[in-house]
Parts: sequence; C-alpha cells; structure tokens
Amino acid sequence: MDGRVLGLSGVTVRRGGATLVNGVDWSVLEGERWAVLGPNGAGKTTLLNVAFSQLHPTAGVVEILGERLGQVDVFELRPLIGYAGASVASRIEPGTPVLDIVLSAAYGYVGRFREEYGSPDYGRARALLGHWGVADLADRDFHTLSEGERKRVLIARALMADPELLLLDEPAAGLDLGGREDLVRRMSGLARNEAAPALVVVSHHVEEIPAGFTHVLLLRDGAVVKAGPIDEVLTAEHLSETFGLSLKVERDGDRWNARAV
Ligand SMILES: Nc1ncnc2c1ncn2[C@@H]1O[C@H](COP(=O)(O)OP(=O)(O)OP(=O)(O)O)[C@@H](O)[C@H]1O
Repeated sequence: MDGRVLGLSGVTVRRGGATLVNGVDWSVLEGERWAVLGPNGAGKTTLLNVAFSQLHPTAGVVEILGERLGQVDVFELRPLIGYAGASVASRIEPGTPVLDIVLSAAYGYVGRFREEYGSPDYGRARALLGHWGVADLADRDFHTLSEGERKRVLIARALMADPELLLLDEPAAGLDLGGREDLVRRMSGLARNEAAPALVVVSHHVEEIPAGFTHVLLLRDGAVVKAGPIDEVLTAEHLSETFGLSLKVERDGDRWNARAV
C-alpha cells in the first residue's frame, strides 16, 4: 500500500448531464489529517462518497487502502473505512437505540442486526460513546437526539470497526458555538493521536479545522483549486479563489479564521 490510504487519479463524476467532480488527483497518506473545504455544491460530499467506495466515478482511477475500485468487493472494503455523514443518519430506522447503531458498524449495517455481539463489542461501543461525550445516550432512540448528539454518535460509530481511513462529512454543521468547540477539541485529540486512522473532514468553514490537521484540499465547481500542506494551501489568495470572494485569512495558534474584506 506504500503508506497511501487513498489515491485518486483523474477522477470525474458526471450525473444527469452535470459534472459533479472534475479531474481530481488526490493522495492521502497514513497519518495525514485532511480538511476538504469549498462552497455549497462544490462536490465535497460527492468526493467523500467516492472515497467511501459508495460511488463509482465516471472516469479516473480510485485506490482505497491499496485496492482499486471496480476490482474489489466493496462490501469487504467498507468496514475498513469509517464514514459519518447525513447519508448514514437518513438510513437509521425510527426507534433504533444508539448503542445498536454503534455496534452494527463493523458489519456494514445501520442499526438493526442479525449478528450476536460479544462483550468486547459492547465494551468498545460504550467506550467510544464515552470518549465522544455521549455515554449516557446509549439506550436512547437515535431520532430523539439533538443534532450535536447525533454527530457524536455517528463519529463513535465510524470508529467502531477500528478503520484505517476515517471520513467525516460536515461533523460540525448545525452545532452551536459550544458544541462546535467541544467537537473540534475532541477531533483535535484524534488528529494528534498517532494510532488514529488517516482523517478526512469535509467542512465549509476554516474555523472548524481542528488543531493538528496537516493538509487541506480546496474544491470549487468539482475541481481542485489547491491541495497540500495546510500552511501552503490555506492562504487568502487560495481561499478567495475557492469561495469566489475576497477573504482575509488568519492563523491563531493552531486554529484558523477567515472573513470577507
Ligand atoms: N445525482 C445527481 N444528479 C445531478 N446533480 C447532482 C446529483 N447529486 C448531486 N448533484 C449536484 O452536484 C453538486 C455537488 O454536490 P455535493 O453534494 O457533492 O456538493 P457539496 O460540496 O457537498 O455541497 P454542500 O456544501 O452544499 O453540501 C451540487 O450542485 C448538486 O446539486
């Protein structure tokens, strides 16, 4: 695998006459922590769905954990990839307890399951819920949780199978300021943990990039504006081009902020 967990080469996704992702080249190596930023409709979720082997590109080559998409059984590949996003939440049946959602992750189901889980599985699921600050919600119906609580449960679920690649789609969207800062701090802990998988986090805001993140990919109209080490990529020039307005970008310690000028 050469230390490369994700490799995209000339990846294009077309649907219904529209080009959602356009000629993307991108590599993610073990230990890297990537933020993918871009405006609404830039193609971020589409790109993440390709990385999760959920979506096959119209053109180009995708390698995930050393396996080439199109030549691998995606049902064997997916449990090695942790994914948290709105598409997971929307597949959860009403009445499903939080603990079941986390437990079932290793088997590619969402919630209801046929497997008999062992006590190590229960221990790990509860420990992960605790780590993300939602241990007391284990028996609650997922659909009764607040947005912030749901996000944490889905991240715990994504980590359950001890993945080699973790993909989080807008984990801080819809959270209040306290919730966002708490989540960003926990993600920072993950970013700085050498044993943690390679991370890719999709966001609209540079303020949501956790400390410890190493790389940024900027996307606009399905194409990469710039991708690489965070200090080289997160400049006013590149961010202004990405969002189509004149922006000032500041670094404050390990965090970033941007505003229009
Ligand atoms: N099946 C489809 N057919 C046609 N267009 C689609 C389809 N799916 C998505 N799109 C369009 O592709 C573009 C990219 O969508 P995508 O969800 O990947 O963007 P995004 O960067 O994640 O956006 P957001 O930040 O708003 O979540 C959007 O304009 C969307 O309307």
